[in-house]
Amino acid sequence: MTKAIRIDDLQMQYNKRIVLSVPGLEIPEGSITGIIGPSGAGKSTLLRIINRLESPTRGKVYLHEQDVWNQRSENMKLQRTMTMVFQKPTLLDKSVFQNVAIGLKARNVDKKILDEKVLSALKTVGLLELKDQKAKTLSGGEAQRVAFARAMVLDPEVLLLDEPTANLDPANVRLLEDYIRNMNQKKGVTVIMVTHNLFQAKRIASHVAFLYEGNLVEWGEASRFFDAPNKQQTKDFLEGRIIY
Ligand SMILES: Nc1ncnc2c1ncn2[C@@H]1O[C@H](COP(=O)(O)OP(=O)(O)OP(=O)(O)O)[C@@H](O)[C@H]1O
Repeated sequence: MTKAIRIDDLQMQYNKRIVLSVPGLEIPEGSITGIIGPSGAGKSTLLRIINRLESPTRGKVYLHEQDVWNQRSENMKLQRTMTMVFQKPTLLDKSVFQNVAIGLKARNVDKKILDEKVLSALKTVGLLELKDQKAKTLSGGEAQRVAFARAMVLDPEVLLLDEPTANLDPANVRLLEDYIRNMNQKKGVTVIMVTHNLFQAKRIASHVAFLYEGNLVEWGEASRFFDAPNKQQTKDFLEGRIIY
């Protein structure tokens, strides 16, 4: 197994309270890894730390065996290969097209290539016809598809998703799950997805990590995890004895 991400002895404290403790975790390259656990378990904190939005109190995160906090230039380039989509998409008060183009513009991508990539991504998420519409006027499902297209055009190696389908209707949930699967299978993108939804994790995750009260209880291949969990806490969670 080649690993995309390796976490070593990670700890996060807020106001001296330990909210996350992950002694070790490996995210296999090309996997869809679901981060699951009840509310407040530390799932979003873990994702934010992986994406360098917050620095941990202790420990390290390695992307392709390079410390993500190392500021060397080749390392910074590597970090650009990670992209995150949040539960509530933050769209600018601009057109759908311009919202999708943002990351490419920041990278000074040639206009012709930019146009091609943005239009192709909008086609994939079924929003080509809305390309000139103001993003603020979109429905929740459409807005999340724009956020997804914005991540797609950057051709990330690692895609970080924080509850990307929460609050969406079943049809949009299906669409987004299809995009996630496609990016994973056709482009080999490693996906790390925080989800509350066990059914969703069962549907699309190849690997699962279970967090409970800030502790990484168990992780591994999804089929083994769901069929034969090792830990009593995992069994309790899967059987609904731990309240969300
Ligand atoms: N900036 C912060 N300052 C203080 N405490 C924080 C901060 N961010 C998160 N926490 C606390 O850390 C714990 C973990 O939060 P986190 O958002 O990672 O949980 P989660 O598993 O993603 O929860 P949910 O599923 O409800 O989103 C919570 O108790 C939360 O209150």
